[in-house]
Amino acid sequence: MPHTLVLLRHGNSEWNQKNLFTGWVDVRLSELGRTEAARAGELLAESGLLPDVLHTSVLTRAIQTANISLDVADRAWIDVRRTWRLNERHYGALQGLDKAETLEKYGPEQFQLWRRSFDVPPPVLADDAEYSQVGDPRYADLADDELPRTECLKDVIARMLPYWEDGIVPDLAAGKTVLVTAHGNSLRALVKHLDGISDDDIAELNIPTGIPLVYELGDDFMPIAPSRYLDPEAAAAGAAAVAAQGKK
Ligand SMILES: O=C(O)[C@@H](CO)OP(=O)(O)O
Repeated sequence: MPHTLVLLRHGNSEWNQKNLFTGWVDVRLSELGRTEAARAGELLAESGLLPDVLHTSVLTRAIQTANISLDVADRAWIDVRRTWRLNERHYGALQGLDKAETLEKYGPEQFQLWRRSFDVPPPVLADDAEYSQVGDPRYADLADDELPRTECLKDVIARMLPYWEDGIVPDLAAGKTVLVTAHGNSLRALVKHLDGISDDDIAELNIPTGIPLVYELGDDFMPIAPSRYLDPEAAAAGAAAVAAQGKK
C-alpha cells in the first residue's frame, strides 16, 4: 500500500505581501493567505485526501494555514505535532529587509546566491538585532548552538531530515495520511530529498503558497510516482511569482 504525504506551504503572509525577507520572523497570514488556506482545505476535501495527522513548524503562518485548511476539510480534530525543524530557513541578517531593495543594492548574482544557492548562507544576524530569535520562548529547549543565526538550504536539510526520519516517517509507516504545513525553503529541502534533486538544480525549484502537493511513497518512503499539485495551473503561476520576487 502506498503511503500518502501532503505538503502545504503556508498561504501568503503579511511579509510576503510587503516583499520582505521573513525567515524565522513570526508574521501572520495576510487576508489573501487566509483565502488560500481555505482553498487548500477545499482542494483536500474535493480530492478525498483526508489527513490523519498534521506536522507543522512552530511559526504562526504555517499553523494558521493548517488550522484554516483542516477546518474547511472538516479535519480540525486530527493529531498535531509542531517542530522548529520544519521552520522556514533562517534568513540571517536579511530578515526584515525589502527584497527589491536588496536586489538593487547587491545585484542579481549575490541576491540569487543568498536566496537560492545550496550552500551560501546570508550574513549572520546579531543576537541583539530587532529580528533575532534569541530569547524567544518557543526555542527555550534548543541548545544555543542549535538556534540558527543564519542558514543556507544545506543547513535546513541537516536539521529537517532527522525530523523526517524520526517524526514523519513513523506516521506514514503506521498507514496515516500525513499533512505537513511548512515553508518555501523547508519544503524545498524535503522535496530535494524526496525527488533526488541535485544541489545545482534545486536553485530552480520554487514552491507556491497554499496549494497542496501530494506524494505517493513506497515502502522505502520515496516516491513511486511523480508528485502532483492539487491545482497545477495555480501552482505553476504561484511558483513563477515566487521566482520573480524582488523584481518590481
Ligand atoms: O522570505 C522568506 O523567508 C522566504 C519565503 O517567503 O523567501 P524566499 O522565497 O525569498 O526564500
